[in-house]
Amino acid sequence: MLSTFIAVLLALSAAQGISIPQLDKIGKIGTQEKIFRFLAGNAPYFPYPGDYGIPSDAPEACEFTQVQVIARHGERYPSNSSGEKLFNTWYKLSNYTKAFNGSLAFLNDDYSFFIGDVNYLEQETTLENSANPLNPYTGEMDAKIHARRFLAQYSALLENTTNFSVFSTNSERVHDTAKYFIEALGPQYKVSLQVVDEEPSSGANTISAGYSCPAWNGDAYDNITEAFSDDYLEEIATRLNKENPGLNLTKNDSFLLFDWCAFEISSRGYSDMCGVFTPDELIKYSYYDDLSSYYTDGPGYWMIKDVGANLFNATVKLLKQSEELDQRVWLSFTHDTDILNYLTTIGLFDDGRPLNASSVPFRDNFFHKSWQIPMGARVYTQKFTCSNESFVRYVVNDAVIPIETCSSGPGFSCPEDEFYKFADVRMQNLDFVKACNVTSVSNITQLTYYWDFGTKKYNATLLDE
Ligand SMILES: Cc1ncc(C[n+]2csc(CCOP(=O)(O)OP(=O)(O)O)c2C)c(N)n1
Repeated sequence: MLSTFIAVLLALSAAQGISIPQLDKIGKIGTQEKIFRFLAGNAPYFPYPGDYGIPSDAPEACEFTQVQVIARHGERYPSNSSGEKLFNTWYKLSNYTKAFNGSLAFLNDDYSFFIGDVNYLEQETTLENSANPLNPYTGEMDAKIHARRFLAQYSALLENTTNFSVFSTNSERVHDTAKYFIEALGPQYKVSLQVVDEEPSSGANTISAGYSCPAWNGDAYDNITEAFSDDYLEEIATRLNKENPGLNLTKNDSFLLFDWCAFEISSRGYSDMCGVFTPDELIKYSYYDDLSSYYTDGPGYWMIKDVGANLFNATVKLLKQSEELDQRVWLSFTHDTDILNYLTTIGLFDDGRPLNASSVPFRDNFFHKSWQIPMGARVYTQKFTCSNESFVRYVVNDAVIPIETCSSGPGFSCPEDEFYKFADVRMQNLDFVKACNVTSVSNITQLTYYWDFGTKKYNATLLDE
């Protein structure tokens, strides 16, 4: 499908005399989608690979009564910190005076670095800032396509509500994703975007609980994660240095080349840097990302269930109030780690078996971080009624993921009352404010934005983070 799209664009561009850079490489767009899942959530969006085959439409004779969406922003450029390191690796490569050999030979062909401007760092990729005008993987298009798919499935829930609110953090890329999504819904909807501050001073009234969590320590489980062998990174550097004498790449450079590969695809539509890695190296890199995410923002860190409970508790409240609330559609945009924290509290991807660093587990690994929170990730909570009975279920990145202990309803959903019992058990003894020591940065201890946006204005200043 992508190749037809490209052929049409090429014909149109030729007819209009538009010159397209790197024409010879355009055929590569769409050929790298199989590796997206190995790139630590930095490659473009892909649907959840472990789909059980359950359709995400309302089951036969059932009708949606509420839908909630917690979404990550779309495809973006690297952050300031990883961008700075990437530029250094790029300088090392661009200062190499000999011709490149082996998998880096593409750098001989008039290569231009994919980050065209340092101001692109942290930002969404758009049609305007892409390194290639034919890039089909912009965050901008992803959000717009998502909006049209959302409407195709849920527009009945908006029938009598053309005025409604959508929620976003004040991170610029997150805000921009919400803005593109809203634009694509079309002019018949009068959407008001509530921009909720993600500064720690927001305390519990946030979509981004991670920023309100001073007690969180990203190094708490370093002893486990750092035990994972990084020999594969040494091997990459050794191989490239051998092919290109005097290049002196380090294992830190090797690690960054995975970022290069992932982020370049979101900007150029493809990346020749991805050709540097063997399949085994991609698998090891990907598992290291699962392992480190599991112990920093997932089930392996005791505190994370408390962090995610801030949002989970609010979403359960919205479900309980579905009959009374005017709005039946609740769309919220935030960061990857916040969604991972939320999923950890729900427990959808926690099979109780801790990940370990000794080797890559295959049969025993259910926790694939990039499958849960790729760029443009979207976690839907569906509530529907069938003959006066209500049910709840989750759809993660287009795949229905049943709750393991509660799936007796139609389409493997959970009967509403059982769902509330399930949620109570999951949140027993959890306390976001206490676990995170929220009161050391804010005196706000409740999440209220879903309920007080009508009276309180949420228009926080945008942040470059
Ligand atoms: C529970 C928790 N508290 C604090 C942090 C610190 N932290 C690191 S990244 C981040 C926000 C997410 O940013 P990024 O990794 O750039 O995600 P993206 O915007 O790409 O989704 C926060 C709050 C964390 N990861 N987890």
